[in-house]
Amino acid sequence: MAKITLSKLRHSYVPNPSSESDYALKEIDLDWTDGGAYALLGPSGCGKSTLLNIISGLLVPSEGQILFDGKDVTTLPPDQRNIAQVFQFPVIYDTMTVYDNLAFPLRNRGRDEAIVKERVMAIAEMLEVTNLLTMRAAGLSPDNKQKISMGRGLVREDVNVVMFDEPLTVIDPHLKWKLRSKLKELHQRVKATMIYVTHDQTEALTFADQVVVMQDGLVVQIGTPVELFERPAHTFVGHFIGSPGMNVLPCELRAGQPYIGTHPVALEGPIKGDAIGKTEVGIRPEFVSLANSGLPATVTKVSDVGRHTVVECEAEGQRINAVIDGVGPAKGSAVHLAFRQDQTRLYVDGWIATEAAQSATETKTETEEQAQ
Ligand SMILES: Nc1ncnc2c1ncn2[C@@H]1O[C@H](COP(=O)(O)OP(=O)(O)OP(=O)(O)O)[C@@H](O)[C@H]1O
Repeated sequence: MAKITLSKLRHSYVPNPSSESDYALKEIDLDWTDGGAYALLGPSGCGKSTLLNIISGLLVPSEGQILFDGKDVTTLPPDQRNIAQVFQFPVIYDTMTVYDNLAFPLRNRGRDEAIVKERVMAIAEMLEVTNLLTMRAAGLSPDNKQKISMGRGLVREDVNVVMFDEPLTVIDPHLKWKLRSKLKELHQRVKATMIYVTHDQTEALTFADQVVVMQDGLVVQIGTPVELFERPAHTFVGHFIGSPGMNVLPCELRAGQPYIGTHPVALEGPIKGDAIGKTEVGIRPEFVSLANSGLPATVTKVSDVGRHTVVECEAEGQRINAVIDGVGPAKGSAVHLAFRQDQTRLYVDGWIATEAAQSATETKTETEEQAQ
């Protein structure tokens, strides 16, 4: 397995790119640690396949380098990169047995039959398909076919990286969660560097330790699922992750204080920089509550979503969601909305522009230091 480095990577499908918009991949710099579980998450057209093809060697980037364990592989063809790929649709040989399908990548590289058997049995056991080993692949259900396809990707021990490209697309919704958790478990057991490409936030957040969120050819944030939820670096991440997504509320800055209409909003911390541009307050619905005082609002919709209730409100001409426990107020009710201050952030031109709230311990330590 390998550490993967993408250095100043850019790609344009246009022969002589002259502006930012000519690039399908704007500049990307990142390090993927050996043995990590990563997801590339973003909507259709954001550049995921372009990046995947650059990593696998199907595409040579217009600019920048790709390194495996520090070795430049930017122009190496796919067969010299030692990569395993699992695609949207199962890639298996229907006429072969499940055993022979799993054995194929190893036999293809001339591995000893004893080693082939050992690896195939281990992978089959992990995937819970040992009872299918003698069956012809043609007779398998779609989810079992995809499991075998995954097994073929995982069976070799010598690959630099295993890449999954929307692998659950053809799987029935009720079986998806099973395969999702199986993949996570497989990563923990196999400990290979894995990259999972998807536009589905649940798949990305379940699988990956680190998620790379892309929009319009740009990496907008790299973080753990918790970091992406708690502190979106960009309003796009706030929208894209979470259900419902983060409230993004246009605001006006007056003497450094944001106002939603006539209502002042308290932020998590000081504003960074000069805050010139489009200013918005970002707060997740989970941190908006119904209170005795706060932003006056009218309830426009109440949805019971199982464990919680989503209360949709209108205030100062804007739609604001609150997620609350228990039964919500009736539609049309007049309420007040309170924003949890340490979760209320300012965004300028989409990017976060407030410093994080200091945790209680940090504040205490500083106070103690000052006292000494
Ligand atoms: N071969 C190509 N020639 C020209 N433009 C391309 C080519 N492949 C992709 N693009 C463009 O590059 C951008 C990124 O596309 P890409 O397929 O990498 O995105 P994606 O996130 O993988 O989307 P999807 O999930 O729909 O595959 C898009 O604007 C797309 O139209």
